Amino acid sequence: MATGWQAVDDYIAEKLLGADDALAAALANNAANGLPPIDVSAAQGKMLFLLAQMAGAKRILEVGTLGGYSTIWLARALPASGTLVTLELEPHHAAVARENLERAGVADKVDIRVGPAADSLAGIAADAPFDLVFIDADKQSNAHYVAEAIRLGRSGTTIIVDNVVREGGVLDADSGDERIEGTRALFARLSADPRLDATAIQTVGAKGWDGFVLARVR
Ligand SMILES: C[S@@+](CC[C@H](N)C(=O)[O-])C[C@H]1O[C@@H](n2cnc3c(N)ncnc32)[C@H](O)[C@@H]1O
Ligand SMILES: [Mg+2]
Repeated sequence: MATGWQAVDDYIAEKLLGADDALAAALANNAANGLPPIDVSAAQGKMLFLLAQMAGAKRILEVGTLGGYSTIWLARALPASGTLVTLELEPHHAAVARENLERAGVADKVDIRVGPAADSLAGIAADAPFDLVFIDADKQSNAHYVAEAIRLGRSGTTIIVDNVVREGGVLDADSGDERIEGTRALFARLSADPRLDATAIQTVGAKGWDGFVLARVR
């Protein structure tokens, strides 16, 4: 039996999220295809869904698709005419995500672009402005991705950046871990950029001790 943070996440999922065949099938398909289990948790996925609905998002941008677990949550928050562009480096991850999005019934709203996100972002202006941007890819590029989210957003755009606490590793100024260096560069950018209001929330749960940035373009 699960204990501690995992058990509480299970309790939250049971009480507030309910059974979800498409999401369960997506995680099973990811595992069967060798994708790492680094998707957001169910509770975090529901939070993304709620944030997108609260923002009234019609155009969503995601950086880091993996198998499309978070993509499904976000796409479900869109109105019938809404669209989601998600960027993924690995063709294999994108192929698995396509299967999962089809099974979840949201594939018609989602455009997966395969390649380095920095390259995809450079050519994405026609799909902008985005109402909500979820950043969850290579952490060393987070400061750049936030700058791109601002460029491709508008006043009021919601920006969420995942995994910014890293079990407290964010405090280590001498870390040789480029993911931590990238996270610290992200915080430096956030603290210096007058175009954003931002906070960061620490989280515990099925994914351990981590956290996310929540920001709004002024
Ligand atoms: C943490 S996973 C995404 C999880 C997903 N958002 C979810 O919660 O279900 C990060 C993904 O970013 C992809 N990635 C890594 N570097 C990238 C890059 N430079 N451009 C685009 N995607 C990248 C990885 O291949 C991986 O699939
Ligand atoms: Mg993440």
